[in-house]
Amino acid sequence: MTVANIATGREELARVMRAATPLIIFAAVASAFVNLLMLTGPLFMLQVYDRVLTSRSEETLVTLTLLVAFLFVIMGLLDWARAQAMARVGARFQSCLDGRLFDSTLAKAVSDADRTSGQALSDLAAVRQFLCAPVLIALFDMPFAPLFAVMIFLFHPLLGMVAFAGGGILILMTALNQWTTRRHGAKALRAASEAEALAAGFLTGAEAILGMGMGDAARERWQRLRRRGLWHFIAASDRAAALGAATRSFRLFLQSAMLSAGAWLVLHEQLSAGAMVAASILLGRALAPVEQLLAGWPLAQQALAGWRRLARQLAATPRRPPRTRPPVPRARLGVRDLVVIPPGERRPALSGITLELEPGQALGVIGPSAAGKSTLARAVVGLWPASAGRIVLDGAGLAQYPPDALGRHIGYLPQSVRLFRGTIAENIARMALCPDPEAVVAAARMAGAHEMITAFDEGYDTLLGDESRLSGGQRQLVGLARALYGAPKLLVLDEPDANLDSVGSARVNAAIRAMKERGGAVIVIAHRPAAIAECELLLTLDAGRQRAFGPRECVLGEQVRNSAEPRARLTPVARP
Ligand SMILES: Nc1ncnc2c1ncn2[C@@H]1O[C@H](COP(=O)(O)OP(=O)(O)OP(=O)(O)O)[C@@H](O)[C@H]1O
Repeated sequence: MTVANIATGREELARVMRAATPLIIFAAVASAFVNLLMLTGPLFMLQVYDRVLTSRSEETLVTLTLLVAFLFVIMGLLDWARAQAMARVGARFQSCLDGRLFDSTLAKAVSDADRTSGQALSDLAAVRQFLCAPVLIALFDMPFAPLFAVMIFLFHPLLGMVAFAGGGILILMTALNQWTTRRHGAKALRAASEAEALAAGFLTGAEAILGMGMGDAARERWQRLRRRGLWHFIAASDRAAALGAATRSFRLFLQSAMLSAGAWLVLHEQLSAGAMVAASILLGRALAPVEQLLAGWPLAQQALAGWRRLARQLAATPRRPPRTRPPVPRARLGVRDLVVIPPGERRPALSGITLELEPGQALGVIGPSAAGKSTLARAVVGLWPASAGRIVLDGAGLAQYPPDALGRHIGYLPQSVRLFRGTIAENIARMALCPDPEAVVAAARMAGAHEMITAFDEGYDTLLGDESRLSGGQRQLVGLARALYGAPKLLVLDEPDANLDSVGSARVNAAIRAMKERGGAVIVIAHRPAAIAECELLLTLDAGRQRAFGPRECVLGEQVRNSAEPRARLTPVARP
């Protein structure tokens, strides 16, 4: 991805942050007042030591105490208000990006070779957490640290020099801490997320792992990553702890040093006792944000890395501009000179594909493994874009349809069916919030799944929290019903009978017949001859290229002739 592209992601994030500008300004202004009110303590100290104790005026003491109590209440309220404002900045940031990132993550999951897009949702949480964290508030307080140092300077230049020199050393130590822990911190995070991804994969395939005695190997691989992560974590945390301890000790020493310098000046009658104590308190206030920054630095680092990854992901999945929806299409599919390159690959998995499908027709796609059959299915349903050539549905290119609208016109049964947490009815209704019960039952009947579903105690309301409740064949039928839900115009079935017996296969064929009768078009990817029984058209693929396309009998006849004459060239059959 180019820098310019990433910049569009950064700009999108910045735009979301800009929407929270009034809240951030409020927090900054509140911080200014909080920091000014922080002077209350030192000034009170100054007054008590230098005025009350010398004048012995109880009246002044009471007045000062009441005033101080009032100012501290105001300070507390402002401190609370700025924390509330920043919590809302974080919450708003997350809620503005939640939906966009969910869409982007889904889009990336089918188009991304490394499949790490799930990271984006935790990155969003990390940035939100940082926006509400004390470390960010410390950043607001930071600009006031020099102001406090200048005030100390006004008490006496020697104290000012102690404050500036000490503060400078502390900032250097903080930077050193950041620098020495960054590399290990990043490696620990990377190992942790790799281990998480590996474990997620293993959990999905738990049956294969336990069934084939792969448990030890799987655990060892996962533990290796975890150990690597722990090693880097310990290395980073040892360094951070050493520098953190040194910084804390130095900060405490600095306050004592300030008192010593102050006491020396008092002994030489160059400073009052009140100023001595006030300077020490002011120093504490000036250094507090530095220490808070130090403590919250890992969170800041995580948020910064998350921000970069979010920008990259948003840039890689730009928002599609709103489109004028083409009308509901007829089931006319045209594919011309199609070339498809799978995500992350350089070589096409499919090239030179040209076919046409009319309403009421079914096309069978056959060919050996890795011929590109599933790739064609993914391209036709709009999951993988055409690298060259065109796919048109009723004359309009697929890109003209907003993705959800296109999805409603297409029913897709992928090679491996995944059902989601919810009832069977919700799954058939494609997880719609308000499923249409009649359409659910109609789709289930068409898929031949109705009797199977009603045989469950809870029928359509059977919860599929755990997919293992359904057999492979049952899952396939529910998947087929989901594909048929909402009367799509085009049905794409990728090996629909892979897990079905002959009765199940007959049900699939009946569904294909019904689709054709109502004027829909069907593409069936098949390995078994029974699956193409309802297909009048046949496309044969081999090593990503179209070998033949035409009426089924012609293509099959041609295949038989070619296998009888192995040297003969395969010639495309004329289009019907
Ligand atoms: N997600 C992917 N990323 C990269 N390459 C892929 C991906 N999916 C498939 N391919 C490649 O595309 C080519 C065609 O694969 P495809 O799944 O379309 O074959 P197929 O004909 O459906 O095979 P099968 O009958 O075994 O399911 C293969 O070389 C495969 O390696």
